[in-house]
Amino acid sequence: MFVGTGSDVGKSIIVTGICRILKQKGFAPAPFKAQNMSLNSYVTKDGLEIGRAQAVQAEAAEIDCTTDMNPVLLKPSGKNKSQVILHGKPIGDQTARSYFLGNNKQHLFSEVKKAFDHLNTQYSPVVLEGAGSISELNLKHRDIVNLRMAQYANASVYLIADIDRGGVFASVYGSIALLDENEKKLIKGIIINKFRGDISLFEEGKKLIEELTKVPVLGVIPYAKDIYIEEEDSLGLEEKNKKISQGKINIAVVLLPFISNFTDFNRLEKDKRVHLFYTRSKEDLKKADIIIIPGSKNTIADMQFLRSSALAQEILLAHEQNKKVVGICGGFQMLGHSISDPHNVENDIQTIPGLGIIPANTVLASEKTTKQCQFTFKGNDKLCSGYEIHMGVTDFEEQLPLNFIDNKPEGYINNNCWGTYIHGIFDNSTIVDDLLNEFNIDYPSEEFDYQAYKEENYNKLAHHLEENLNMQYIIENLTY
Ligand SMILES: NC(=O)CC[C@H](N)C(=O)O
Repeated sequence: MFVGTGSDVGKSIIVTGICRILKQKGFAPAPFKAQNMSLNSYVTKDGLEIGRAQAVQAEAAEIDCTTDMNPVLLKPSGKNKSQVILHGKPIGDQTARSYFLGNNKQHLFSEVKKAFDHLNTQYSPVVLEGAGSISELNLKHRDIVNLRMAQYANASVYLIADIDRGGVFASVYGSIALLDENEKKLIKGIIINKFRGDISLFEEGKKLIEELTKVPVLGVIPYAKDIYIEEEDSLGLEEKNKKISQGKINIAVVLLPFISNFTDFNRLEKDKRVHLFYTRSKEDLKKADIIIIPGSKNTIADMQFLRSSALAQEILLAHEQNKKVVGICGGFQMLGHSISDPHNVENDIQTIPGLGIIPANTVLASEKTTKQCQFTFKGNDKLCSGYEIHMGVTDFEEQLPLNFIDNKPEGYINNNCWGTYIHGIFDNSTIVDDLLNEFNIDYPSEEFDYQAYKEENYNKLAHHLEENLNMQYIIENLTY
């Protein structure tokens, strides 16, 4: 199990790389994180929802993802409130207080253990990931994702620290010192991550950590800016472009407070023709060539935000000027006439007008739609793929379909404005080329194969870790 001295120390990327290394060495690894908190989710082949990080790790392990890999997913949907997904299905909303302090953790832990046991019969080894810091003393006795899980799985535990943040000695030493004796025994190694500069300069630091903790340091991993692995959660958003640029096609993604599935735009962001940025600036929205309203975990609250920030006005103006305006999932719902939430699944507000660009009305239902799909786009024969995750059901006063899924119309298009429920739509070159083709930008003619690009980066990551980590030790300490 790979755990951290805190969040964002690089756990999920290291697990991704370890999955790829183990696969290359002939093992049959599978990732597992008991509980994830993220608004970037994915849908399994059997139509169930899990965190995207585990889907990415499964891809690195070259297997299909299943809900066993992430049995509990928390999706923040309001102030101190999350939708709780168990085994891929929502079981209701909970406040942070009742989730973390209530009594349901017992039940969730037994469900988590079931998922792990099932995964463990199919794959070997299961590579577990912890969450946040392992030393949250006030939450420890209700823990279902860190050392209690490691104890149950009898896992060898590796503690990851982020040296880029500073305080690495105190955080490693402190994290271990605060564990009880049984927990301490599980810690088999320390990994110092995100090192910038000459590693040999840290030789002494490494020895000091080993003396202090009596635990071996298995590697000091250099910061790798040139390896692309999808970000785990909205922390990743902080590192994204926020400003308009020149010389490329400027795509503005509206930075909604409850933005979900921003991974939808990773492929577009990598396109050499494009400068994609996340913004709340009216001026930059005005200058952008294309505006995208992304998915949202709380469509009504985010629609209110568009109005109060006057971004709604800017989007309407852009539309009147025939600029491309695209809505994905929650963003698609906002393009319509109205959004209603009669069962209060997301909000206390019953109904709110949308931007009114598309003649559609959305009602948030109590059943969630989660499915992978194959579709054709704008009458093009080529079969594309994506996935749907939404509570909303949208009815059209008159539908001008954008896509067809198994001969059924989906989404809406009218000239330069279109909307769809399909996430991952821009991972398909057909759609990207269509979006960009009217802009005059020089571009090398070879096609950008996103899948091949991701594969190349999993291998790069595996190589990078193998060069800097004592993998032999990790393999010798496998406990399955
Ligand atoms: N992923 C999304 O954008 C979901 C949109 C909206 N919150 C719904 O559930 O219908």
